[in-house]
Amino acid sequence: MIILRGLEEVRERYQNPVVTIGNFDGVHLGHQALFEKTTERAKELGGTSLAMTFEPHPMRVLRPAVNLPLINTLEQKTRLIEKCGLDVLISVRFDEDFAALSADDFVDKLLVGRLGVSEVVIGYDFAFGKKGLGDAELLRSKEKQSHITTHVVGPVIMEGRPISSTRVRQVVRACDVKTARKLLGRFYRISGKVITGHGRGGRLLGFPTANLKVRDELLPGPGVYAVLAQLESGKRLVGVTNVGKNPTFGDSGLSVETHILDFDEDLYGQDMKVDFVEHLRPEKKFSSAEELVKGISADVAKARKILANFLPG
Ligand SMILES: Cc1cc2nc3c(=O)[nH]c(=O)nc-3n(C[C@H](O)[C@H](O)[C@H](O)COP(=O)(O)O)c2cc1C
Ligand SMILES: Nc1ncnc2c1ncn2[C@@H]1O[C@H](COP(=O)(O)OP(=O)(O)O)[C@@H](O)[C@H]1O
Repeated sequence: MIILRGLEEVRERYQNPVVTIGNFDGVHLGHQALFEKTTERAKELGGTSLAMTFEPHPMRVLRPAVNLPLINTLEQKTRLIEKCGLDVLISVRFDEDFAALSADDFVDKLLVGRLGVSEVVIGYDFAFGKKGLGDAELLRSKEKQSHITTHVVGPVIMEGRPISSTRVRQVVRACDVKTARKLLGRFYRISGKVITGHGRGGRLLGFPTANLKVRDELLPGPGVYAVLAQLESGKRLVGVTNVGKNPTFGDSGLSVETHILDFDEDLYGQDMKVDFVEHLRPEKKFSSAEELVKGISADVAKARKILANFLPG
């Protein structure tokens, strides 16, 4: 996949471009349906499939106070879109100037003028252009003049309701990683470098935990989870992850820490990926370290059963 950071990097005229436009945070099954339609149409036209997304997320620019936690970093989103088979990804820099572009200009100057788009694929509720006034109806009304055929996809329904990034955020925050998996078509994943924690896990408790460096990404709600961990080497292992503030030791900052089952290696500095399989229980303030050890032992036993099907080998 060719990755272009900004419209300035578009230097060639693509063959019959079929473009899908969206924020695509999460690359959930609804987004995947758009990518499928886009690659399918590009194939039929012998053209190029393009995804156009915005960076930073428009909500971060237009409503910074909301401080929307994102499901994916641009890096993760890029890799996920690549897996969907797109030829080109353009991440358009979203700033006040871009936000001021009218919906008509978005079509005339950008889609027609800059990209020479043949067909466009958008989600049923997608809005673009100044104040979000551009939509499927506007694209259709301009078809004769723009010579762009419009395809509207979705909604993709899961358990009676449309799949959306907002719904993914809600279920992840509510610890419901099982539903998140259904909406995403894959496990909910957090990745980051392994950093040092408080030095209690191995020495005091007998359960060393690899603590992940996290930034402002969306984290599953506080609690204990059965997980699959993937190391830098690509090796996959089963584990238990605690997302929380370790109240047993007097609340510290929020941490995401994983004890890997049947494993004893130094992981500091490695990039680790954690896939959330199932929520086991809320985080609690135990009366002593011994009680916490009993709690963690029970978590490990439960996780072992749940993850038996995923054990390598
Ligand atoms: C499976 C698992 C469950 C945990 N559950 C709790 C809990 O309910 N309450 C709590 O205070 N800490 C819990 N912890 C976190 C421990 O307090 C933490 O691992 C320990 O303080 C070590 O922290 P460190 O890695 O920063 O040294 C849990 C850890 C794991 C691995
Ligand atoms: N089974 C395991 N699961 C997770 N980390 C392990 C395991 N075995 C060894 N380690 C190593 O031990 C470190 C965690 O030890 P711990 O005593 O919890 O200290 P810290 O407070 O620095 O996290 C991990 O970062 C990793 O390098």
